Amino acid sequence: MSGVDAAGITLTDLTLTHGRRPAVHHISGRFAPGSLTAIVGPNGAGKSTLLRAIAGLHPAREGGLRAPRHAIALLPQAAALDRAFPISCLDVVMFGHWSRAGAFRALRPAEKRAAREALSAVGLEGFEGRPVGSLSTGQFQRVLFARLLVQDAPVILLDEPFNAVDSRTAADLLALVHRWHGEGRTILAVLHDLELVRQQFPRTLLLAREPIAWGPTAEVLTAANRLKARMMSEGWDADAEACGLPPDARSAA
Ligand SMILES: Nc1ncnc2c1ncn2[C@@H]1O[C@H](COP(=O)(O)OP(=O)(O)OP(=O)(O)O)[C@@H](O)[C@H]1O
Repeated sequence: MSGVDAAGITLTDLTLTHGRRPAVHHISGRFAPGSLTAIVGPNGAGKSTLLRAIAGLHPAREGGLRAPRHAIALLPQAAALDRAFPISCLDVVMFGHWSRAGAFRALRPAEKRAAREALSAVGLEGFEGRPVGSLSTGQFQRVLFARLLVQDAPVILLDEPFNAVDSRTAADLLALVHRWHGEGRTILAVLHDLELVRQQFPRTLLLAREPIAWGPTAEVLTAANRLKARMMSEGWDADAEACGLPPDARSAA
């Protein structure tokens, strides 16, 4: 892995919108290189939109976002993925090489070997030829973690990585997250299980479209901050526009 030192992410008064509606409003701060941060908040708080923007998949409406785009691997929410496509576990893992190899170069034997080893590392030895459509939710999540292993990226973004998996799978995947953290990678994970966050994640960003708190987990996940996040979320006007939008953006949406 290279580029760990450059693996920080800086947000400067960043606003992200879907059409004219703000998903994330005026957030500033920095994910330091090598940090392990949980992103938590109510449904619709903007967590996935923020991850996608950091990965370069969603444009900034206002403000600044500095991130090493070439060095980022994203695990999307499982619900966002279509598993009906007839593709094997090994092929899904091999996709992890393509960000470096390019889509049109034949993969080398060493890369194929690395993909097999990654499947084995997530406990799926012998699953190489299995179609992903035949896997359980937890097995599929293991395949996606194997793909992250071959991507070998300095920055790893995880969107609800332990959602709908059993406790054994969650523990195995969490061990990988800690291994990556120990290797100095920068890791951001969207999570809903606050107990898990308290126990396993040193830093937390609490988001309710606007940032409520960001820092050491114990200082962020106070009862007062959680109440504030809930009230912000419940009080949010779904039709409100992002402030500062130019008139043409308002009328275009
Ligand atoms: N493709 C889209 N088009 C329009 N609005 C969207 C789109 N995706 C998300 N939104 C809206 O943007 C807001 C933030 O959504 P986002 O998915 O980022 O929140 P989240 O915190 O990840 O939510 P959850 O915890 O439910 O996954 C929500 O109001 C959502 O309805």
